[in-house]
Amino acid sequence: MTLRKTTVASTTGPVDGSAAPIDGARRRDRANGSEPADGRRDSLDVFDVSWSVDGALIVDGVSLSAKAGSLTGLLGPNGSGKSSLLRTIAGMTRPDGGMVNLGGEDLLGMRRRERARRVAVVEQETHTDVPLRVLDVVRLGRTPHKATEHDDDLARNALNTVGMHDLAERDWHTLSGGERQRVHLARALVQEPELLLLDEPTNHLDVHFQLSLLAKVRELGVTSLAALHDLNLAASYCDHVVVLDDGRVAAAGAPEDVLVPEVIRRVFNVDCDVHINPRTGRPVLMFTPLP
Ligand SMILES: Nc1ncnc2c1ncn2[C@@H]1O[C@H](COP(=O)(O)OP(=O)(O)OP(=O)(O)O)[C@@H](O)[C@H]1O
Repeated sequence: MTLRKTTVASTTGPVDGSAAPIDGARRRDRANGSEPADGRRDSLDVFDVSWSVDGALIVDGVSLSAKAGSLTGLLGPNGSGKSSLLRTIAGMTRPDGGMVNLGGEDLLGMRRRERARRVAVVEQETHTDVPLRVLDVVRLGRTPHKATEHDDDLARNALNTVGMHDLAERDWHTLSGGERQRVHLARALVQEPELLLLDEPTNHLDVHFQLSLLAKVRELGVTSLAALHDLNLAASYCDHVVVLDDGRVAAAGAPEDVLVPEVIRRVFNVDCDVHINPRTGRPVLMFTPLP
C-alpha cells in the first residue's frame, strides 16, 4: 500500500481552494453554534450503516451523531468494528446499507475528489516504498486542493503544530512509530478537513504526546471521530463516546454516562472502578480482572 492510498480518503488531484491557514477559531465558532463564515455546518450523522465481508456482518446497523466541532471517541474491544466503521464513513469501503451525512450532505454520494477535500483519515499503519522527505509526506495532504506557493509553509506550520518541524527534511523511513503518527496528523491538518477520522492516533505515542495530540485535536474544533483503546484518554478528552461491541453500538453518550462499571464489564469483560480526577473533573477508570 502507498501512503496516499491508505491515509487520505481520496487524493486524485487538484480541485480548488486557497491555501488559507488552518482556522481553528472558525471551526470552534461552528461548535459553539454561531453561524460559520461559509454558512456550512459540519455535523456528522451516520444512519444504520452496515458492512459485511463474505456474508459476515462486521458493521451491523450503526447509527451515531457527532456535533460540529466535537471530538467523539469510538471505543470497543479488539475486532468490534472500529476501523471498519471509520473506513466505511470515509468512503474507503462501500457499505451494504445506510447513509453518512456531513453537514446534512450525503458524504458517500459525493464525488471522490469532493470527499477528499472534506474528510481526512489518519490510519493506524502506513507504508510506502517511495523515498520521501517528511515535508513531502505532509504536503500530500494538500493533494485534493489547488497547489499554491504557500503549500510548503502550510506543511511546515503543521509540522510545527505537532512538534516535528526539526525533522522536516528527514527521510520518512527513518522515523520512529510515534514520529510517524505525529506526521500523519500534520498531513491531515494541512488537508484542512471538515471531518477528521483517526484510527488509534495515540497508540505509538508517549504519554506527553498522547495528551498533546488529543488536546490539539480538540483545539482545532474540527468534527472528529477517533478510535481509541485507552478509555481514560477518551474520558479525559472526548465530548461524546460511542462503544461498539460485535459491530453494533452497545452504548453512546457523554463519557461520564457511558464509561460506567456496568457497561465496561458487559463490553470489555473487566471490572472497573470510576473515580473523578480532582484536577480535571473527568472520570478516571481503574480496571481489575473479573474474578
Ligand atoms: N477485509 C476484511 N476481510 C475479512 N475480515 C475483516 C476485514 N476487515 C475487518 N475484518 C474483520 O472484522 C472485524 C472487525 O475488524 P476491525 O479492524 O474493524 O476491528 P477493530 O475494532 O478496529 O479492532 P482492533 O481494536 O483490534 O483494531 C475483525 O474480526 C476483523 O478480522
